[in-house]
Amino acid sequence: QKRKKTKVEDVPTPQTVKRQHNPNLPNVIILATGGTIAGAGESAVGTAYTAGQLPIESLLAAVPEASKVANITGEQVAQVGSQAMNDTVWLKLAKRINELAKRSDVHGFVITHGTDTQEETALFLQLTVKTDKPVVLVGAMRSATAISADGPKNLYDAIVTAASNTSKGKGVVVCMNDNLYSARDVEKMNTTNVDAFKAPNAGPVGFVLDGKVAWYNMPLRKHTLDAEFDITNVTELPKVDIVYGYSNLDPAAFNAFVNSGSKGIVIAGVGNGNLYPALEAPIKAATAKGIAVVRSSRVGSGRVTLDAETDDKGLGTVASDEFNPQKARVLLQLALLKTNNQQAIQEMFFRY
Ligand SMILES: NC(=O)CC[C@H](N)C(=O)O
Repeated sequence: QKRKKTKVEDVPTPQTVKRQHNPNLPNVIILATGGTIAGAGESAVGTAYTAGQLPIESLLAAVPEASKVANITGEQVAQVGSQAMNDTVWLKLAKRINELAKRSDVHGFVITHGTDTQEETALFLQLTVKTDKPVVLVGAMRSATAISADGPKNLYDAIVTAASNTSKGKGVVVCMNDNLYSARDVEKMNTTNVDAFKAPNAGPVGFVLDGKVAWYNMPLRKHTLDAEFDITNVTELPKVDIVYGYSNLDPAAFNAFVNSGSKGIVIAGVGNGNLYPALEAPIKAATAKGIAVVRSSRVGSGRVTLDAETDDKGLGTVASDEFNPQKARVLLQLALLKTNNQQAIQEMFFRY
């Protein structure tokens, strides 16, 4: 089997998969989107494979133990490598969770997802799902056809987490390699290793061992039911782009985004979100026109602080706090549904 290109456009109509029902077990819904967890390759020992090939039923077939933990219903929401994830699928996922969460017989959700952009989808759901029911994202670093595939164990752990009574009110979490991470803090930090996910500023919030979940740490920032974003009637998200910082930076990329109609721009700045001087005048001009500019950092951990080395007041910029550039982009897209006011957006970056 040769590697095929994943397509964004086709988000298929949900196919429902039902398994036998045990009235003594909680009902968990799996919403599948693709990724390595559903990946298949020619070789069991290589890293070449196509993400998002296997349907949800094949994933579940590899974890028969899951049927002792929960009644599982599956829906295929998308079938893509998560490099092809987009706003349409995010909105579709969040709306579907909000709809299903109203049902009293639904206990929790598992979202199977590629790992490349798992952190962005997790944060989007953390800020837009209106439920205290568990929402657990899960992926894999080795394809389903690889030796020591990690998907089945990760999926089992995610189902255990979504089925547990202790998981209520914890916000959206990512379950990878025995650990649970808050959607706010989790980042993919290794391109190929099974131990790819970390929350560099906060650490994991819990772990799953021997089919049991243990929680020991929670972010105090607002999420899910306490978040102010309502996507019920939203059909598209504001265009927000990212500009990478480096020495000798050419502001052409920033200016191109301004000219292409971006409503917001996140700078993956150097160090504490600092800017190459050639960016300052274009940023000032952009914020004066009402384009929101957020300073994040390319560093990968730590905070970007307000008015430290960079004059946020003078430039009209917002400091991203702990959000890395790709996550700052998600929050800014949601913030721009409500306001483009610098102060109001800054407060959101400190609230979530
Ligand atoms: N480990 C993975 O899931 C990577 C596969 C693919 N690029 C994706 O993100 O879906």
